[in-house]
Amino acid sequence: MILSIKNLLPTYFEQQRTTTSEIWGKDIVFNKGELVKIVAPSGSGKTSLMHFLYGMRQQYKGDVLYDTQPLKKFTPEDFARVRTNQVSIVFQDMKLLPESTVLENLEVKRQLAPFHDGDKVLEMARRLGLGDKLSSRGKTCSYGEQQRVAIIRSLLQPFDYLLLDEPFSHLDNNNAQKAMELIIEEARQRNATVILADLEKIDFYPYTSIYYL
Ligand SMILES: Nc1ncnc2c1ncn2[C@@H]1O[C@H](COP(=O)(O)OP(=O)(O)OP(=O)(O)O)[C@@H](O)[C@H]1O
Repeated sequence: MILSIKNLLPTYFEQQRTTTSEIWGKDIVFNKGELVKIVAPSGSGKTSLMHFLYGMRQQYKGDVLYDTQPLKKFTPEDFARVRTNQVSIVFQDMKLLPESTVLENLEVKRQLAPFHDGDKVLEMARRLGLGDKLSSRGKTCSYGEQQRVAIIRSLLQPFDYLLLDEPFSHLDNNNAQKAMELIIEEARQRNATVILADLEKIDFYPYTSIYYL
């Protein structure tokens, strides 16, 4: 699957934004295997963009296309299919199941479309320092722990595109770098494209293309 945008602009932004932005109002194809960096100052529409690309909101002019199909024509079943197999996301607000344990949060995702076996979940959790948190409830985890769980969860399914909305905002550099290494490894295994939007340029992201939102 190939993700592209055509003349995309939130309905709540002035047309004038298209003159300063490298994303809004432009036609862009995000090619297979690219590591895309989107530098997005607060208020530039980073979360809007990620929600549009994932098909969660459609308050925009122009189009988001998966292959040649505009998301505006997708049915709920189409979205369920692509989100299980083709597009994965780490939300800015993580969206863990608060009453479920860390392991349950991860297993629920993994079992929908197993890309890895259960042992890999444990290995990833240990690698990101969550080995002793597996039986803690989502709501009792710190924001940094929740963010690491959300990152691992996003890597347990097949995907062609991985959307990351400020994925390291609650992590120290050491944890962020470990998470980044895991993300890149998993993306390479799938020959997938990573689209990472953040407030600033992260030094340790080996991006292949960069856009200023
Ligand atoms: N549904 C909406 N209707 C009207 N305005 C909106 C809507 N959604 C977002 N906005 C506005 O658009 C702007 C961008 O919002 P968005 O959440 O995409 O920003 P962001 O770049 O992710 O910001 P931050 O980095 O601070 O989270 C904000 O000024 C916000 O108030």
